[in-house]
Amino acid sequence: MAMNALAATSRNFRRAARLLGLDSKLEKSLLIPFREIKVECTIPMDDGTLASFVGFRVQHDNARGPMKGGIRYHPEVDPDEVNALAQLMTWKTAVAAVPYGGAKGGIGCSPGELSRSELERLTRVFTQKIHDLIGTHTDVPAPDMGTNAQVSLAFLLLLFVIHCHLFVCSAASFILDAFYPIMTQTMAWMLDEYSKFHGHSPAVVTGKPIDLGGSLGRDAATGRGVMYATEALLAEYGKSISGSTFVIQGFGNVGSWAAQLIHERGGKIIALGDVTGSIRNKAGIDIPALMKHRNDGGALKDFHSAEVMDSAELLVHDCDVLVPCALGGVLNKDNAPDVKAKFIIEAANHPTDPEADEILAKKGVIVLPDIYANSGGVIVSYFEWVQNIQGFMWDEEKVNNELEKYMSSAFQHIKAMCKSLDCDLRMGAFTLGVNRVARATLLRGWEA
Ligand SMILES: NC(=O)C1=CN([C@@H]2O[C@H](COP(=O)(O)OP(=O)(O)OC[C@H]3O[C@@H](n4cnc5c(N)ncnc54)[C@H](OP(=O)(O)O)[C@@H]3O)[C@@H](O)[C@H]2O)C=CC1
Ligand SMILES: O=C(O)CCC(=O)C(=O)O
Repeated sequence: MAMNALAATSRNFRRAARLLGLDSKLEKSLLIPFREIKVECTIPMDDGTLASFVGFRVQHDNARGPMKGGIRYHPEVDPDEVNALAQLMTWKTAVAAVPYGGAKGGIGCSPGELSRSELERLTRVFTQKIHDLIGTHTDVPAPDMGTNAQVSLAFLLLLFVIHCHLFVCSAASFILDAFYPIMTQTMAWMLDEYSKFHGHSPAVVTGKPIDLGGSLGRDAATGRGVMYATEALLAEYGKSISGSTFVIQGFGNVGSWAAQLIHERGGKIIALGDVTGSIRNKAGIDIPALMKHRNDGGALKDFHSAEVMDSAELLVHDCDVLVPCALGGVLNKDNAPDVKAKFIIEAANHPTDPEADEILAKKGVIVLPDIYANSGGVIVSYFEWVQNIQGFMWDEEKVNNELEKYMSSAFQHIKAMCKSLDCDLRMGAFTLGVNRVARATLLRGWEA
């Protein structure tokens, strides 16, 4: 069973604070969130009934800049989970050296069971309830689980039909380009609703469709960052992506981009799973073919050139590198003893409990922590925010090159912390992030 997310995150923070010798009053102050918002969102459903959902935004810390973090739509969203995720964002933005603090939001709902218009109403009501507490220079939301490319199967099929229809009419194909950004719709609705109160404000959310000021490369950024992080870690051990086997849990925004980029670099992805099921192929799954299958509306488990496997086996499947890209707490004291991977790249947020960490360390498994491994998303969100403020758009090559520089620099700084404090990569990353936030807090005049 997984530990409570907030207890797990706070335990890692406290260990880092002790390693740094942080003043105990500052330690306590850094742990307590700046502001916790809980709102009731009641919307009319398509069948005429009313439904109520609970929305959260936890603003954890703003010592280093505006608070930053995604909005999650998932049935398991609860206050402790959002609190933990907000705290992780504070350390993550500091590790990445982007000038932000940390926040996270979420609504307890099942986005796959809501229609497009119900999702729109929910997003707009949530934005109405929090609009005066977010802003370009205070708190900048972004996508997370359930708020990226969440479109219904019917909508995907509609896009496919339009695609086939427009294919014969090339003059109209630009209309299709205008349709695809609908897949980053949640942030577009948030931007539109916020702008009704405050005027057009593109930098109030990131992860937007390109037509509304989104950045080229943001959609792939978290997965691309995962790939850069994996390359950097494997190189430390004289290995490379091309000679390694991978297992990936989650095939949404992060998992599918990580899979495509790892596959492009010659990595062999031998098993993959999402909420509907898991598949494996010893010879390596053909990721471009799987992407086509999925984009045509196919479920993972129906992919023709792989065999279906038990999802409970996915995380303990034999491989070189395990990449969890879905929920938190999936690696815990129950399954950690059976993990066979040599490396774990935490593309998801807090996939590994501290109890599992201890077990994995004893087994010699190297864990690359979330606050570094998945920071590519917030790094490119920062680039998007900068472009919006400058009113100037970067090309994709510049975005990707800058992302690689930020990821590489953060890795070097984490390694330096590990060396000077004689600690593992998680504590290297935590001490780096916590120290930067503590320094900023003290410089601003914090007194006990
Ligand atoms: N999006 C971003 O930029 C960032 C995301 N992250 C983190 O990465 C993780 C994934 O986020 P993201 O890709 O954006 O989310 P998405 O909603 O795009 O995808 C989530 C994926 O996880 C799968 N999933 C959900 N529950 C389970 C389960 N119980 N077992 C197996 N698979 C499951 C989903 O399956 P299905 O599609 O079938 O529902 C889907 O494939 C989260 O932890 C998030 O916080 C971190 C940094 C940035
Ligand atoms: O892009 C962002 O601002 C935040 C992404 C996020 O929520 C995360 O890194 O967990």
